[in-house]
Amino acid sequence: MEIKSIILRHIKMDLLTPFTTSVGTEVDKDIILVEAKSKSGLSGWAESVAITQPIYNEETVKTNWHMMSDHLIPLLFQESVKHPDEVSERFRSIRGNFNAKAAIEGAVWDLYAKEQNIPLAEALGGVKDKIEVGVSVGIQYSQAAILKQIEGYLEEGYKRIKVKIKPGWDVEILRAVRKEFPDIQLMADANCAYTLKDIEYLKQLDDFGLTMIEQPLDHDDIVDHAKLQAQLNTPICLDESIHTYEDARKAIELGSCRIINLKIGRVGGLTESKKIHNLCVEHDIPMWCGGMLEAGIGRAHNIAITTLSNFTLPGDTAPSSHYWAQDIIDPEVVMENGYIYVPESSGIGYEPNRERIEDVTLFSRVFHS
Ligand SMILES: O=C(O)CCC(=O)c1ccccc1C(=O)O
Ligand SMILES: [Mg+2]
Repeated sequence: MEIKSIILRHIKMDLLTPFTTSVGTEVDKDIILVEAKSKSGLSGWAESVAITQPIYNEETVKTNWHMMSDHLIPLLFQESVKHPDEVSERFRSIRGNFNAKAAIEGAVWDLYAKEQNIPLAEALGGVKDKIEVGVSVGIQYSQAAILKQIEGYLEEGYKRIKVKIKPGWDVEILRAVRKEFPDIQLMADANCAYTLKDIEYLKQLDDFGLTMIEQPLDHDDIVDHAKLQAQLNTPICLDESIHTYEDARKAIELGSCRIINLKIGRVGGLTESKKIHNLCVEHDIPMWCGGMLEAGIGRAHNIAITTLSNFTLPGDTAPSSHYWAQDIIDPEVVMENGYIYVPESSGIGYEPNRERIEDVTLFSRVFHS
């Protein structure tokens, strides 16, 4: 592959509805788009999932811009890349900063798939032609409001409902949701809101037939999660705690979780995602693809990785219209009867809409190799 230049664009888009978790509320999204241009005239695209505040992980949009500009892009340009698997290896000397690494690597993956003239899903070893869609429901102002919202989502066809919880918005809400919708695939995501002191309290969740509870304890913990899992019937799913293949291996070994939520950005890219996927296959750990309120380009990457065989649970990759008045890709991501059909054209399979991207760009910078 001959990468001629990289363009970074800082874009900003309003979410259709604010999204509240146990750590904060997002009303709009600042996103860094990465475009990798080849000498052959093709462009590979990716977006960083970092948000403006370091409340999900330690990265932010600004730290990502710095890491990409001052460290990752210069490393990428040091020598040519034959296969995108080499990129994460080249970035290994840089600690952490997985969102930033994943965005650069993702653009190289898309470019690679386009040069091969195959869909990104195929380049990754995907096997599905459609993926199952779930939806993540933020914290609401009332129980009546969340019940009404979930009813609407079920009518739209979503196959799984994830309820964001925090102390004070947990047991009673889940009890009400389960009572109203006895048969749905239901789960809860705590985004680290509890500690081991809450074990007895969290045991009440076993009454609600949840598919899993996601990340109940600290963002950097795998030891206490193992202690909690030993006392809960409900499977624990880890999100924030898993950054690498090694984290996943250790969590599985300790019994810290029975399910893994994979986010490409959280683990530093698609190559590491494939490794974690294959590890989970070996250990019979089901997976699903998490979301970070992505715009269309990040969403397209999520669709591609979800086509791998072990993504057996519905993910958080909802259609474009769930988040945006207008997305930045053509066509937008749509859902039919709870499925997204995987595009068959090369690369990410959706065309970035340059006019729309121009409209939402605050500033940009070009790097030449
Ligand atoms: O993209 C989506 O629809 C789900 C979003 C989501 O749940 C989320 C969004 C931002 C930060 C963390 C999380 C999470 O999965 O924990
Ligand atoms: Mg989560």
